[in-house]
This record gives sequence, structure tokens and C-alpha cells, in this order.
Amino acid sequence: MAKFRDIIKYYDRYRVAVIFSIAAASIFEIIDLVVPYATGQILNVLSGQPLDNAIENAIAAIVNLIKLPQNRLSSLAVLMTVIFLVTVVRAPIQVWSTWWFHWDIAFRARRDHFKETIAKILTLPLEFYDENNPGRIAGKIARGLENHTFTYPEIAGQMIPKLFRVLGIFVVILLIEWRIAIVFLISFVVILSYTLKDLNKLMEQEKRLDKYMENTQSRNSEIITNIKTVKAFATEPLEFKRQKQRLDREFKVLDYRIHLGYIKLGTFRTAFVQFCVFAILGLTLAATVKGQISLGHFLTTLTVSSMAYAELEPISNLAEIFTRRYASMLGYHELMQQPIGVDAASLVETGSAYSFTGKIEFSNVTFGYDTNRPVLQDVNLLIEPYQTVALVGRSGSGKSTLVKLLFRYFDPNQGRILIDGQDIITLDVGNYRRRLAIVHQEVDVFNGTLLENLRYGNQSASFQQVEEACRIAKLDDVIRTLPEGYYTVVGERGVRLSGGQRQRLGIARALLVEPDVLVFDEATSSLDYESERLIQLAMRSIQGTRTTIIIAHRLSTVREADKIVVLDQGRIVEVGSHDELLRHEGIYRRLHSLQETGELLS
Ligand SMILES: Nc1ncnc2c1ncn2[C@@H]1O[C@H](COP(=O)(O)OP(=O)(O)OP(=O)(O)O)[C@@H](O)[C@H]1O
Repeated sequence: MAKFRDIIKYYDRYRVAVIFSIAAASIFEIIDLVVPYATGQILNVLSGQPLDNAIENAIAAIVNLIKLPQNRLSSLAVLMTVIFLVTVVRAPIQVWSTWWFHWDIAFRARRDHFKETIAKILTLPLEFYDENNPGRIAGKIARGLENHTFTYPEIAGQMIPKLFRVLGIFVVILLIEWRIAIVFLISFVVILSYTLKDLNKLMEQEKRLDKYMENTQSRNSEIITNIKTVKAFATEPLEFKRQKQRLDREFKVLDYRIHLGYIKLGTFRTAFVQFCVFAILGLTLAATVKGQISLGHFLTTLTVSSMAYAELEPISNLAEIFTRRYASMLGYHELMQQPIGVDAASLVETGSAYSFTGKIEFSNVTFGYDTNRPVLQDVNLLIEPYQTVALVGRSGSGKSTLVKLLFRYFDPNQGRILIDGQDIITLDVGNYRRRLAIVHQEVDVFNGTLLENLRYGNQSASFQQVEEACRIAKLDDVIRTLPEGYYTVVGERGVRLSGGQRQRLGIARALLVEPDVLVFDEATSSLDYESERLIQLAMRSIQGTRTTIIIAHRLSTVREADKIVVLDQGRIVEVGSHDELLRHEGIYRRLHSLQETGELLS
């Protein structure tokens, strides 16, 4: 669970600049109080009333030092010089020692934490992405980082210095008339404690709102991703209705609870502040009439206390803004606290690359996503170098899971997976994976040119290598028909490739990595006959050049494999060549008969 402390720690690495800039901003806020004080003293000079002793002595010393005559004019000159120094001279110094740092820290923190967030995204386990949709994750990151960026200058640059200013004001009033200072202090304690108590309650509502908003955004992102299904099932009214209900639910919390809460708080605060200002006016006036304080002190007290009460409004507003953003900032930290996966690869390329013959051994492998429900049980399988092995079996029998374990997306609960005799757990995961390649059923296409997509796994592949890979993958004919050949933009903002074309792109991309082990995960399942044939031809020309694992539902794709492995309920139940398995009265024969004749053998 993320805590308030995590929000503070976000700025920890800029500690020196943080302390310096907050201290500078606070000092300037306090120095600002010299102006009403000096103005009060000027009023005393003008009205012939005595100056404060300390000021009188200080002026005398300065006047002596610069050899001026002791009179009203020289007193006024000294006081004006002080005002000039703390206003005109201060202004540019203040900008550079405060504003510059407040935003500079916020921007640096954004850049640094964004980098860490990207590292986190790249290292979170696959199951995290199974459980959280992209909209939810992206929204959490965007809101969290943005709110941190804008909150820092407000809190460090305004709220904290303003609190110091209020403290300074209290001291000034205390020096002038302690009774007024006590009234001032009590009023502040009442207002601030009431505000904090209310904000605490509102924070809970903000957290609730943040959850609701996250759900709405997450569904929005799902609608966008699955828009074809939405349209095909004509569920637009249903989706629209559900989202409207979610928005109404958000609105109720936002308007009737949160907004109303802030309005009630604001009502109390402004009314109470006005009452306090009036009370201070009355008390100061009474003290002046009784001759307890001078006319100058009357003016100073009134001015500084109005200044203090005027600060209450922005301080409370900033506290409110912080409260509104608090939940989303915590949400961001919760994401950042997610443990990285066992499958997390290093984010910097380490020099020493592996090279394997492609001998793979699954030795007594048992695995379950939930350890109590094994998906693979006691799997033993030996794949010799350059062999082509097909994994077949009913849906849910564990074929893809076996490949996920090979890629180290998960580790077995029991048993080991060896490559060239080495347990894959002992290898550097990034370097190990660089020796494998996979062609999924759905090939991801990145927005960019075809060439960039082909070189995705091997940026240094030469153009000839790319052409050769495309020839083997039977993609070269497609490229010739594209307007700009290899430089045609494909993906999000470019030419849309058909399913078969994407598959062939996936194969060429995988080949360019020159993998020791190549996996086809249902690469032909969703294709028409012609595309399937092309892919099968491509696969055939790859056979024997490296270890190849083919997961296929269509048995026509696996006929020529050296070894066909039949999985059933997480166990290997049959192993053999196509002909051998047909002779055996088992699952393979039944599946084959079903696909050939549509008849299910008993
Ligand atoms: N990320 C996951 N979390 C939990 N269970 C999962 C996950 N992925 C798969 N499973 C479960 O593991 C079992 C095996 O799934 P797997 O995808 O390996 O089967 P498969 O043989 O490849 O199926 P298909 O041919 O339909 O793709 C299934 O019961 C499935 O529900």
C-alpha cells in the first residue's frame, strides 16, 4: 500500500535544491512583512509619533555611519531604502532562487520518474498485463506523474512559504500587542484544524472517485480496443448505457459529496475569516484609542493581519487541490511498488551473447498459474538440435503454457528446462531470449516502416539479410505491391496488412534474429487456405535449419514434423511421427479423423 511518505520520497533525490528553494521562498515571504512594518514607521515619522526603539537606534547608527544630519528626512530616507531593498532589489533574486527551482525540480522529477516508470512497464510480469488493461495502466501513470508535476511547485513554492509567512505575521503582531496575537493564533488554529479534519474526510471520497474514474477509463479503452466486436454485436446502446451509468455514479460522488464538501468548508472558512478580520479591527482600534499602541502600529497590525487572513484562502485552496490529487498520486506509487516479474530482462544489453545448438529438455516440469491447479504435470520432453517438434492437443491442454515456460515468462513449480544442458533459470534472461524467436497467431505491428518492423529484433540486420528473410517468409511478393516497398509505413497510421501478410512479416522478423530455436504459436490458425499454404511453405524451408517448435490446431501444418507431441490435460500422452501416431488408436488419430472427415472417432 502506498502512503503519504511515498509522495514525499518522490522528491528525495533533489533534497538539497528542495530545502534551499523552500527556505528561500519562506524567507522572502517573511521579508515581505518588512514593508507594512516600515510603512507604519513612516506614518509615525510623518505624524510626529516616536519610532520603535530598535528602529530609532538602527536609523541613528546608519545616519551616523554615512554622516547625514539626524532629522525626519534622513529617517524617511533610511526607511525608504529598506523598502526599496526588500521590494525592487529582492524581486529578481526571488525569481531565480525560488520559481526556477520549484519548476526545475518538478520537471526533473517527472523525467526521472517517467524513466523509472518505463523501466517498470518493461519489467512487470506478464500476468500483470493479463489482469490490468492498457487504459487502466496508462491512465494511472499519466494522472500520477502529471499530478506530481503540478503539485510540487504549489506545495513547495506557495503553501509551505505561506505557512511561514503566517508564522512571521504572528510574531510581528506578538511584538506589537500580545492580546491581539492570541486572538489571531486561536482563529488560525480553529480554521486550520477544521479544514484538515474536513479534508481528511474528503480524501476518502477522492479515493473512491479515483477508483470510479479508473473503471470508466478502463472500459473506454476496452471499447476502443474491441470496437469491432462492439459493432458486430451491435452492443453500442449497452456500452453507452453502462458508461453513462458509470459517469452518473462519478458525478454523484464528485458533485454531491466532494464538491459540496468543499463548498461547505469554504462557507465556514470565509465567514469565519471575515469575522476574525472584523474582530481584529475592533481590538486594534480599541487599543489605539486607549493609547496602548501608536498610529503606526495600528496600521501595521491591521495590514499584516489582513495579509495573514488573505493567505488563508490560497493555503486552503492548495490543500484542497492536494487532496483532489492525492488518490491518483498514491495510485501511481502503488503501480510502482508492484514487484517485477521473474521474467524481467535487463534493461541494458550485456555484451556476452549466447549461442546454442538448440537442444531443449523439459525435465519433470510441473506448473500451474495457480500453484494448486497444475496446468502442466510432470512433462518430460527432449528436443534434439534442428529437430522440428509439433505440439498438438485439445484447447486448454497446455501447449502455449509450455512455450511460455520455455521463454521464461514463468518458472516451473517443479522440474527444470534445459537448453544445451544448462538450466534456463541460470541464464541471463535477455541474452537467452535473444536466441529464441516466436511467431504468434496475432503478429504485433509497430507504427513505422515495414523495414523498421522487420528489423525489430535485430537492428543491425543488413538489407540483403532482410530481403533473404522476406524471400523465405514469402513476403517479398507482398512488398513488391506496396507503394514504397520496404519503406511503406505500416501499422497504426499506415497501410493495414492482412492477417496472412502480418504472419509472414512475423516469420521474416523472427528469421532475422537468426534464432537457435524458432516457435510458431498457432501461426496458421486464423488464415485462409492460400495464406496457410504460403506459411506452410515458409515453415518447410526453415525446417532443419534450426530447432523449431510448432503449436498447431490444424494437423496439416504438423504432418512433416520430426516429432509430434500430444498434450492432454497438461500431460504428454503421445509422442511420435505422423504415421506412427495414426497407427496408434489415440487422441491424435481422433483429432486427425475429425479434421479430415468431420467425424469424431469413439
Ligand atoms: N495467464 C493465465 N492465468 C491463468 N490461467 C491461464 C493463463 N493462461 C492460460 N491459463 C490456463 O491454462 C490452461 C492451459 O492454457 P494454454 O493456453 O496453455 O492451453 P493451449 O493448449 O495452448 O490452448 P489453446 O489451444 O486453446 O490455445 C487453460 O486451462 C487456461 O485456462
